[in-house]
Amino acid sequence: MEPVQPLTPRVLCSVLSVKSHSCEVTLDSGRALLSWKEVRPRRGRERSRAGACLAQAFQRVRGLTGTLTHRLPSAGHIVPVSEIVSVGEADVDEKYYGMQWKHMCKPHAFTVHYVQRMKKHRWRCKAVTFWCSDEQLYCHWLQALNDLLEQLACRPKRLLVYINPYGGKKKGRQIYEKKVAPLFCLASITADVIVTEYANHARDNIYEVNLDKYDGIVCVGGDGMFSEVLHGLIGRIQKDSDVDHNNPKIPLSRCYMRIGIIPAGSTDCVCFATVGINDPVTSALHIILGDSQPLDVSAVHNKKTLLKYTVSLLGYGFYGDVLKGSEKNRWLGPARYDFSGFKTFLSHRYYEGTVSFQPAKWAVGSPRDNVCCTAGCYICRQSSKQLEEQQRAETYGLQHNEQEENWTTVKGKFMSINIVVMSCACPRSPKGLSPAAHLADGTADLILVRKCSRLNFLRHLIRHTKSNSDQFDFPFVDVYRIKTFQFTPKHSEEDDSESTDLGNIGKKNFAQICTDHPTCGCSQLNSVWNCDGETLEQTAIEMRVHCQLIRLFARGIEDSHKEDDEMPSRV
Ligand SMILES: CCCCCCCCCCCCC/C=C/[C@@H](O)[C@H](COP(=O)(O)O)NC(C)=O
Ligand SMILES: Nc1ncnc2c1ncn2[C@@H]1O[C@H](COP(=O)(O)OP(=O)(O)O)[C@@H](O)[C@H]1O
Ligand SMILES: [Ca+2]
Repeated sequence: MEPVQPLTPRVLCSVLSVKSHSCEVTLDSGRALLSWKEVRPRRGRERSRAGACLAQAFQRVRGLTGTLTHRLPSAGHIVPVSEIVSVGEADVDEKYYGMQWKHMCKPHAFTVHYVQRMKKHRWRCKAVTFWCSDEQLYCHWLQALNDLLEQLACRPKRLLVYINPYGGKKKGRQIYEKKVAPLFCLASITADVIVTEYANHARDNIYEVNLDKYDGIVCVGGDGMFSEVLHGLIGRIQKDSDVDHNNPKIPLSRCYMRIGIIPAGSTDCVCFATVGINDPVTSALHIILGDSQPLDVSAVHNKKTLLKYTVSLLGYGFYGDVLKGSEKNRWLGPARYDFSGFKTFLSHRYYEGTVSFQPAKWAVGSPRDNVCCTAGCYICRQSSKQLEEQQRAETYGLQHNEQEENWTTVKGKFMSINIVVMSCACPRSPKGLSPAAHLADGTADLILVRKCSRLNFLRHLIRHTKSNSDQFDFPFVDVYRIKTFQFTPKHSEEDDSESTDLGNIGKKNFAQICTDHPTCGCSQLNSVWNCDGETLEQTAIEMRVHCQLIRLFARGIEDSHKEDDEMPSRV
């Protein structure tokens, strides 16, 4: 089969075979697009129409932002080179030859593995094998494709992988070995794998490893496991750059080493909210392609001591009690949250305290504007830019320092106090606790749910599970976009220690419990903070958002128009 001369130096075009079909295969290095389309012997008029439709498709693809696998009319394919996982020599067995090869020597074949989008943000690794009789042409194609892949500097080559064998359904190891490792191998990624042996093993190990050897860190587990790696990496970077992270006001050094999350936990909301699904293969493909998604991180302090970082939920009251009640039932796996959630809902506790916060005045969006964070988010870009301008102005004293001003204070009785740095979308709550929260805008959303009836609280909760209802549309719910936050419980820790033993409670407190909690008579005056799935010891805390402190191997939630229906390829 004679090679078709390249149209221009940057476009390689040949007729190759895919299974028993002849295809016109084009590699446009300029646009970094690989396309192939079945060609059949045509009369003059039809051939020109086929050429025209290919050119038209290029126009459409070139005009589109972002990358996608675009189907040409009559089952052609266009794959951006940035979404090719690997290209390699292939064995083509007899069944593909068809009659035409019987009398000829063995053909030369190469296989292209590429990302195919399915429904609901699921990605799959698809393979297509091209073959031809001409060895020189085969080598030319293999070289041209690999040269383009080599130029993709964002792709990781060496990864450090931590597996939590204990989280979720305790399937972390199998998930990695069966679903992820084969894809890393296909993409020629080497991985140093550490299966953790105890809690915080990964966090402590990150302080010791030589990070320069790696292009990224991967955690196989849930939000708690991600939180461990997050603490290890941020702590290591601050230590290496001599930043005292115990000072709540100090700006932290950004971490440019990306973290990949292979979801194997119970909630997996960080993965779900940054990729759109908690599916190990989809996350592995985002890591292989070298995606990069900046992520805000909040630091939580108590009296000049760093307690924790959080990227998803910092929750007091309902979610704090749910987490506390679930810890002892870890043997139930993810179901422990449903069981504990039900019990917590029945207890119907509220907690008293004082909430203070500084609104994020520079923020472009608001928690109720229904503008969800998507890949390449405009609000994240604008808000973080305006935040940097404000910080620069404050640094040079051009603008009075707002640290001390415009605090808003709310005293009251709360069912729950939730601060979410991102939407917290997850399988249980597809739009998340705050659907319009952004991954990298430098703000967090504060959701205050004041004391209300069980029925109303249930209505508020149930709306989280529906994608078309507004969980903030209640008179007892307020939501704010903030940059800093403080909480002081009405009953300080000292009262708390007394409250554990009913006998010590003074007449006044007992009377108060009795009137305030007629049904449960509980002795609990304070809840606990749920910080990304780990409980905090202290209840009096302060929190500050650090804009885009870390990066993930993700790209945010892509618009759904890019999804291919799961259609069998016709070529
Ligand atoms: C009666 C109807 C109740 C509907 C409730 C709908 C809300 C669903 C809960 C959303 C929680 C999102 C915030 C996620 C926090 C995670 O970091 C944390 C820990 O996640 P992990 O278990 O480590 O993956 N999970 C929980 C439940 O606290
Ligand atoms: N080998 C281990 N043994 C016990 N606990 C561990 C181990 N590795 C990690 N952990 C801890 O398990 C907790 C839960 O991990 P995670 O992956 O979030 O599971 P889940 O989503 O079920 O909570 C985390 O706090 C993490 O620190
Ligand atoms: Ca944010």
